[in-house]
Amino acid sequence: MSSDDDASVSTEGDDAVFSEKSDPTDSEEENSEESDPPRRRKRKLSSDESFSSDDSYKKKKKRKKIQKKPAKAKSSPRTPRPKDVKKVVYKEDESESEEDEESEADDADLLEDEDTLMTEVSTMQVDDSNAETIEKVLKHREGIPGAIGPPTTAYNVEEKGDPNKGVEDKNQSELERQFLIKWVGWSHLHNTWESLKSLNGSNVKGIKKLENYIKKLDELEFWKSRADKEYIEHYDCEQEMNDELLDEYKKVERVIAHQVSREKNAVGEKVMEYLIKWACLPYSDCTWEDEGLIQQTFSQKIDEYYTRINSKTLPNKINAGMLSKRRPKFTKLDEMPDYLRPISNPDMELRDYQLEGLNWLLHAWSRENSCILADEMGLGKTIQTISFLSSLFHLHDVHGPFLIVVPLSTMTAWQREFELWAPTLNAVVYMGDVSSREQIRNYELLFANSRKIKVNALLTTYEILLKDKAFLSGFDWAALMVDEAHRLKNDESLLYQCLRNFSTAHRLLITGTPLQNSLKELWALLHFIMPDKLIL
Ligand SMILES: Nc1ncnc2c1ncn2[C@@H]1O[C@H](COP(=O)(O)OP(=O)(O)OP(=O)(O)O)[C@@H](O)[C@H]1O
Repeated sequence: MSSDDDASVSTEGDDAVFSEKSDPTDSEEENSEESDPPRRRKRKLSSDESFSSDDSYKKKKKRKKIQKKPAKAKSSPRTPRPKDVKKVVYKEDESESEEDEESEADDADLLEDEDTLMTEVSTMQVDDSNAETIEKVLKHREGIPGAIGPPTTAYNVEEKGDPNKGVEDKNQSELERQFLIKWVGWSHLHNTWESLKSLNGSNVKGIKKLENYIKKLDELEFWKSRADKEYIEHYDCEQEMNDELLDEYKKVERVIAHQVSREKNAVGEKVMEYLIKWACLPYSDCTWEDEGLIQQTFSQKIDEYYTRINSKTLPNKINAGMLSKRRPKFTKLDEMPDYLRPISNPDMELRDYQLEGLNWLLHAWSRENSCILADEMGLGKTIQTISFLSSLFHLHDVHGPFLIVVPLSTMTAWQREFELWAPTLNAVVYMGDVSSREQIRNYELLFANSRKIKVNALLTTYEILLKDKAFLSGFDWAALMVDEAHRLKNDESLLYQCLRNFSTAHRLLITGTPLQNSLKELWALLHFIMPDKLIL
């Protein structure tokens, strides 16, 4: 075992608890999944009006008054909207300041650099009036006049049909230009198509964004009239990719909290609402959505959420190996165990050498030896590592918490392989800007009003690890995995210095190149996994 002696190990009860006292979330204990609404509430539908597909546009142009579930509509006061909504990008900003704030001036510069037609808004103030605000103009089309407003949200189109249906059969002269609008405080699910006339004639804020979009559109059309065909094709290709991404933004990745809605349904019953993490968007873009809306297409995600919160396989100290308990004897796996068989693709098998690798990892663990997995590139070190963690979970009741530190570039692959090979483990990716990480800590990582950890595996990057080392070093990790671990070859590096003091019961370094230049580098890796046995 390579647990460092000087690491702070909490001995409070048997549960895996967070023991760092300077945690920035210390003041956030009021956040509760079941009772306390979170501070950041994004757009929420009011239920004081219902949508009827045969209403005239004039009547229904106030999108906010459209009910997702018309049958359940009932009067209730409008939910207050956020004062300050920040748009962030799901990537790490190397130069992120502690507050991670960007000035509007910076955003304006960024806008100039945008080579797509999307108009980006990073920070915007929303006043208390009921006017909706344009956050972004996403794209445009030539549509059937009147095919705008609430009937054009994704869920209304799905439920009641597309008002723009049959547009292909119309002449150009019969059509009007329409713009797809992302509204401040509302998820992409509530995007609507709007026309210039409808927006200008209504009480909508942020019209300047539309003007900018139109200006850029004119420039684009001028450019297209002169550019080479291949450049135009390249541009169109990019637009297609943007469209695909927009579709992803409307997909639920995870439900992360629930609460009883302040609104009631048509028969006066209380209904639930869920906090949604949207696919390909950061946690800071999570929004509360009505149960009915999410049930429509993503009921499985709600089921998965309840399975997670009712899970009996949560990390605790006894089985995490933090207490001095002898590890079980190694028993060789002769074939791939069923718990590893991917449900979505049951024909997938661990390759022979991967099964051998898994046995080797389990053997080392049972002997309390941390180790280095040094297969060559592409041989499936990720899958072997995940199989190892899943085996600890299923065979030895070690439910984590496992900390997996990986390069940003491989994060998506790790996430994918976890879903495929270890779906029972609750694995959460801890990255993004300050606000996203705060959301993850509040909703995904820790139980409300407690310091107990509720994920089995936490994936993060080197950069985030360094930023949040005070927080992350406060846990007793059942195992620490470092991918591309040759980054630890220099024992004076920040990463090395940061991780060496983490409290871990087991360490696994993953690298295709454990020996790059000198033996000293290998020695540094060995010292990292066995600091007591191999002295630097
Ligand atoms: N048993 C398997 N069945 C199906 N696909 C596999 C299997 N093992 C590996 N792969 C695939 O092979 C590819 C490489 O695997 P992986 O990324 O785990 O390798 P690696 O050793 O971690 O690579 P690198 O050193 O580049 O990080 C991945 O796309 C993975 O899905």
